[in-house]
Amino acid sequence: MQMIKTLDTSIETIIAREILDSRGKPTIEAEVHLFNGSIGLAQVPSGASKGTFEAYEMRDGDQSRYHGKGVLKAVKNVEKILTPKLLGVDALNQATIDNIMINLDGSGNKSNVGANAILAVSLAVAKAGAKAIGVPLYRYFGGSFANLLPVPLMNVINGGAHAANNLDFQEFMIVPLGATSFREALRWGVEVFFNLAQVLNEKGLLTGVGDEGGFTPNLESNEIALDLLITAIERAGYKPGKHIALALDVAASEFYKDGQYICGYHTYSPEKFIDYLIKLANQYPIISIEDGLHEEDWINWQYLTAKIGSTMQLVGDDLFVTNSQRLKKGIQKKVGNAILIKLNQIGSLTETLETIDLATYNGFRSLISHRSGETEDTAIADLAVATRSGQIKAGSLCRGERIAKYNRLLRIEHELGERAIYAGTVGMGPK
Ligand SMILES: O=C(O)[C@@H](CO)OP(=O)(O)O
Ligand SMILES: [Mg+2]
Repeated sequence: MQMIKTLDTSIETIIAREILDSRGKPTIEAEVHLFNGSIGLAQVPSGASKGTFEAYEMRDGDQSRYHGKGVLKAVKNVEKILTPKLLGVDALNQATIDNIMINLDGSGNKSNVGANAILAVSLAVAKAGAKAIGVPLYRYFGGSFANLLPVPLMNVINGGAHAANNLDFQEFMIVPLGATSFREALRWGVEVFFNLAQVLNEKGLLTGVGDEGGFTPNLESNEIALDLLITAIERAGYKPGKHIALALDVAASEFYKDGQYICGYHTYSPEKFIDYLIKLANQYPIISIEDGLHEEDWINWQYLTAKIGSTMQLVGDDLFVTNSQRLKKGIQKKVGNAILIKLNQIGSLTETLETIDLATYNGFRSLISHRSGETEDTAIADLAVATRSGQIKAGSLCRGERIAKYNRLLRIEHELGERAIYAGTVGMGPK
């Protein structure tokens, strides 16, 4: 009798609760308990510069708690709507479970139950499943051969919606493509980060950090930010472009108004803004540009892709929102060549993996990403290795919730030993 119980991987209980994210805002976590004793715990992050077409994040709206940002409704939806239909279902049937939840919601964008509620359960189910079989999460998702460690795109200067009163571009990232291992890539990143702090100090610039742990100096232009990065890379003893390249998340939807891009002291037409991006790409060793244009500016995305898509990575974040329908449209229109992957933009593990597959089949790269409001959950590190995406965006080199992802990758690399391959060494980072 006892024997049967220990082999039983079906769901015995689900517990949900309100916790805090890295910005001190409420978010949801779920625990899934299986009959065999395995427990999966998952926490859901939250964005600041959200795409309009993201799945719905359920918030309470009750102004007497957390200015209306509480997630007790989402918690209640887990308890009252999802749990009754999931008890007794085998946790190893991830796709079945995700489908049950998607159908229970029935809205198309998860607005009835909440993408945050559904994702918390979806991820917790996977973690419980992995524990039940006794394999790490990256092997549970990716099989025994998952061994590709991603190139990190490290956001060391924060602007846009992640830092008040400085640059309009949201993320200035360093990309240690030339390293030979993830461990080495991380060390290079840290060394550049320390040097950047020193350079900022010398110039009397602020070294406080933004939501993703990057510095938030008050700078007059994007070029100054990029120059600072080049100086920091060189001072750390590396060659810009060869050892460490640069990447941008422009997050252009945030400063688009009436068909114009209003950035810094300039108002650009889409054509002029594309020229500006190309100028930056020619002037600096930039290998990846995310959301260079507004999320609905499909025509200009087409021009941008036609002009520089063959030489650099053009990532759709707000544009594709991890949604296979929007990605299909992009593939068909020849818009972009890579997709940012955020689990909570779509709200379930199964749909996320389907979108990554769709990207891969169509020659698009996938860049697995954190959110600006994060938790100590490290599942994205495992997801990056499991899906062989070759790239991860997990923030800067300070703030515990960002470092947790990097430390998880260090552990995975260590565990894989000689089998670990760093994506930068096999041309699998940003192109
Ligand atoms: O735009 C982005 O790529 C993300 C993560 O860096 O930010 P947010 O979570 O605020 O949407
Ligand atoms: Mg983005």
